Amino acid sequence: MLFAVKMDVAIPHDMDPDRKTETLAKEKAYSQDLQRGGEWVSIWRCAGQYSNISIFDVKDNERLHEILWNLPLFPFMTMDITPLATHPSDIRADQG
Ligand SMILES: O=C(O)CC1=CCC(=O)O1
Repeated sequence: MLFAVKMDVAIPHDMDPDRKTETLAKEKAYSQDLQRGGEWVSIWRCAGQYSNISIFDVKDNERLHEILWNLPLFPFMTMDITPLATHPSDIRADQG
């Protein structure tokens, strides 16, 4: 199942700098592990915003929830989640 997730990040300005550095490093490692595993298909920075749009390919809603809930930055994010369906004009969908 494919999902587009927009993550808006709002880290408190008074967060301890060492905690912030550690949390960002954990976030990167967590994301990159899931990218290598194929469930986190892509991640894009939204230009001019502390936000990303990511594509996930997961087996069900529970797995998506588990991934998002365990993001180190989860307490500092708001998310907008869109389930994706094949578009009838997608040239890749015509093949095969
Ligand atoms: O968009 C961000 O910076 C938050 C984030 C999610 C995964 C990651 O590595 O950073």
